[in-house]
Amino acid sequence: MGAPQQRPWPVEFHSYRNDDQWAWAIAVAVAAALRRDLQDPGRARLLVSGGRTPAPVFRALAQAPLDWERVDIALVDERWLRPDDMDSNAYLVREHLLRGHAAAARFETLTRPGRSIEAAVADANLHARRAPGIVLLGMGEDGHVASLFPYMRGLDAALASDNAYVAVDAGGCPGAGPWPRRISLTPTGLAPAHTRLLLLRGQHKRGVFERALAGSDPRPLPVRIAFTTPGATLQVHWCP
Ligand SMILES: O=C(O)[C@H](O)[C@@H](O)[C@H](O)[C@H](O)COP(=O)(O)O
Repeated sequence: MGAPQQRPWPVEFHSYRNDDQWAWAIAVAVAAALRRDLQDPGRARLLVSGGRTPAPVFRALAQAPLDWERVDIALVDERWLRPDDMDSNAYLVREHLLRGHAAAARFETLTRPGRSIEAAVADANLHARRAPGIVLLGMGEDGHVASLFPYMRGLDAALASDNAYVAVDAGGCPGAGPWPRRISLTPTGLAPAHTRLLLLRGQHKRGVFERALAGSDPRPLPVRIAFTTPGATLQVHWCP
């Protein structure tokens, strides 16, 4: 692991030689944060991202012997798909995280068959009244974070929202792939977390993130909210 470097933003950058070290180091950091939260009575709350990147981290984290029965797992964002759709982030969490010890955790999906996107967002905002302790973020190759895409229609409103979650229409944003309708965490939803991690893999994403650090406008690179939103230091974990 490389030594964390100092940046003008509250960011710690950790780099690893390979994806195995990367996944285990992140899992150990998240498990330690959960263990600290579980020292208090009540429940711990963990928000996780989807996409392809976090799967190995989820598999490592699922092996941590914690009191998972007192852990709520919820999503940073979701594509407007049924939670059993193989392209949904809920499916990824079920397949890779809710295994082994972590199978005992309580999982809140953002979508449910038969519910409108407005009702789903209202529910998510209700759940979000319980602040997340730990948030695992990912970043797209285009610098999107959660489901906040560069120059997306409605991006300004999402960034300024007082709500933790909003419905988004990312139509026309190539990074959204075939799923333009989504539900996304906002800076308001991110702010209360005491532990904020960004999981990055590959040289391209490292370059995008370095560019992000050179400015503060979230419209071209929404990942900037990960370090400009007041609150916890952003811990970036990168491997090639
Ligand atoms: O639903 C989604 O698309 C994600 O939650 C998203 O925000 C993800 O974190 C990035 O797109 C990175 O995705 P990859 O890990 O697949 O590059």
